[in-house]
Amino acid sequence: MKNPIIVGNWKLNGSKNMIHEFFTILLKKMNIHTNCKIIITPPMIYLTLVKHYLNKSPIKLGAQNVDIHSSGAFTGEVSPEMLKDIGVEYVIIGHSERRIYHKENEKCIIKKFSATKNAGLKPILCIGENEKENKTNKTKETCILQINTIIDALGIKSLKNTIIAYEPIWAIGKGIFPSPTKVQEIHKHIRLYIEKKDQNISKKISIQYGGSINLKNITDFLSQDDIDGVLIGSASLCAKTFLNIIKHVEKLTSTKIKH
Ligand SMILES: O=C[C@H](O)COP(=O)(O)O
Repeated sequence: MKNPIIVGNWKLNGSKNMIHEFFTILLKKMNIHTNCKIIITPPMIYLTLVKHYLNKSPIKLGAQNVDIHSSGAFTGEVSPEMLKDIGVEYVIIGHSERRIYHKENEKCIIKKFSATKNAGLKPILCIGENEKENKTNKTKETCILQINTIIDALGIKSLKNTIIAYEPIWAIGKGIFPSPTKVQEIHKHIRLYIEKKDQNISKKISIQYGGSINLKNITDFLSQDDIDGVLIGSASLCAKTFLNIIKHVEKLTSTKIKH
């Protein structure tokens, strides 16, 4: 693995003080020539403030959500063009918390994915099964169905430069997670599925894992051939923990070169 992707998704957390402290600690101690691709997705209201701290760092900015329109009478929304305008590069789409709490369905996810790509932003497309689907062995089927929604509507080429984030819903924020070998099996299945459809596109996507990642379990996940990175929620909120995770991954990739 050459450039593991580490995404810190802050969800609905943060404040001006927290951001100041977080980047004071992180930027003082992190390697600015890191081999990791690090992305932070703060709440919408703090994107500009975070961007200000990121200016002289290798960390990229991502948004947790986006609207499907470019402009107009859509009170409370933020367009992909606006995100691009302030320096955002990535957008999380289809996170289970938006699917569940905001009733985002596949139709909405297709539109958000398309709007994101059209604005020149890179999607982080979340997929993953719920507890019932996990217990009834429907994980692979569910993931492929979710990916196929995009492929059927927008074509396989639309997946170019997409980060697919496999997040089993039952593992998010719970401190429980599937075994890294199980996740490897799912990732490989997804990769082969895309490869069968278009070999070139499969080389241009990354597949990361998300769900209760912490300093203790990250090595086991990133040691798997088809896990290209991680999407971290709660463990990304503390600068020291996040910094340790980055250092840990850097060490891991310099000692154990794969692929
Ligand atoms: O976006 C992040 C994922 O939902 C994982 O969250 P978590 O690390 O708190 O389980």
